[in-house]
Amino acid sequence: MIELSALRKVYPSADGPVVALDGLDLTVGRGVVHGIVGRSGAGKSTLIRCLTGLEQPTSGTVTVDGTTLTGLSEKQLRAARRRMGMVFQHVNLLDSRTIAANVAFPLEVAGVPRERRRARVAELLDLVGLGHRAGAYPAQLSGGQKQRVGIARALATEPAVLLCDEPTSALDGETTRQILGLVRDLRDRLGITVVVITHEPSVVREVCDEVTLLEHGRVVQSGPLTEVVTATGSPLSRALVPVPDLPPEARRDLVEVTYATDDVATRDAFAAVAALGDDVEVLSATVEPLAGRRVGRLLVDAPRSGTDAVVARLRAAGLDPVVTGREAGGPDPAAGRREGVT
Ligand SMILES: Nc1ncnc2c1ncn2[C@@H]1O[C@H](COP(=O)(O)OP(=O)(O)OP(=O)(O)O)[C@@H](O)[C@H]1O
Repeated sequence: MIELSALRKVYPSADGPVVALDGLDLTVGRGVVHGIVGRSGAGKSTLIRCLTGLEQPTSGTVTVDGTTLTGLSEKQLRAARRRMGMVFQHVNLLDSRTIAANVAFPLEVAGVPRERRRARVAELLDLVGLGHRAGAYPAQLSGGQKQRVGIARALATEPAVLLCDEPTSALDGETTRQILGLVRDLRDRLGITVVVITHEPSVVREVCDEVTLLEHGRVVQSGPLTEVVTATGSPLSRALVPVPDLPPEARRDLVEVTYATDDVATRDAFAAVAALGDDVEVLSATVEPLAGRRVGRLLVDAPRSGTDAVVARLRAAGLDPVVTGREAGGPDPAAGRREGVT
């Protein structure tokens, strides 16, 4: 559905060229919700602008729904953009229009006749749960309701792809969950492909099937959510299921392991640790829902027998542990929960 190949974008600047995207390859299949995360300056916005054709890449290609955007005329680009809906952090509705008229706006621009427009707007507002507020004005809506209108408007031209740029950053926790629930529901009902740019790990955990971590315009890690999270010690694993806060006395080499509970049962992971005897202590154990599966993480201390014995035992149980801690060059376990990938 979306294919980025050797995508490179270099901006000229007074201090010399800035490489925003550096040979990026990425494929997102139809009906998938794909998250893009990365620190500020990693290239996320540039990626979105190249995806929508607002920015021409320096080299490489962008293909969306079978159309290669590079080298298209302005008119062809406009047509291609109609196949993409955009949802932003701030919705930007026209205050003087009712929400129905706001949703109708892209249909007017596309020249859809009035009767068809009316039917489609009613359908779209029902889809986002706002059928009963068609005559309201933006000022009468909550932030979450405005974002629903934004989503309905983005879906008006029946796009194949929905691009969401920090869609919930301005919303509270409960409203965020509702909006993300709506996005998943739309994907299920419409089969639409969704790309979500976010700096919030909770958004990725809640809505994404797959995730890509960008750094300096390059893909550092990418894959299905449970796969990247169970790659113990990998950057996305740490960002999405953060290492817990530990007391200062635990600041030494520890063994960390992350697993999908349908691959290894938590009781088997615990049994493997227990078999090591009294010396070994579980410092933290969590099991969290993730992408429709459950992911467990254990942090184990072995002050006397050392980490090698623990690693060997866990490997024998089918787990994939890593040694973490300051000496191992991993994250400082005492640094606390690292909420955020930016
Ligand atoms: N128009 C421009 N001219 C020059 N440099 C630019 C331009 N747009 C972006 N850049 C640079 O390209 C790099 C990537 O920027 P980009 O905005 O894509 O990052 P980002 O991941 O979206 O960051 P943020 O999360 O802060 O929005 C940065 O170094 C930025 O300074």
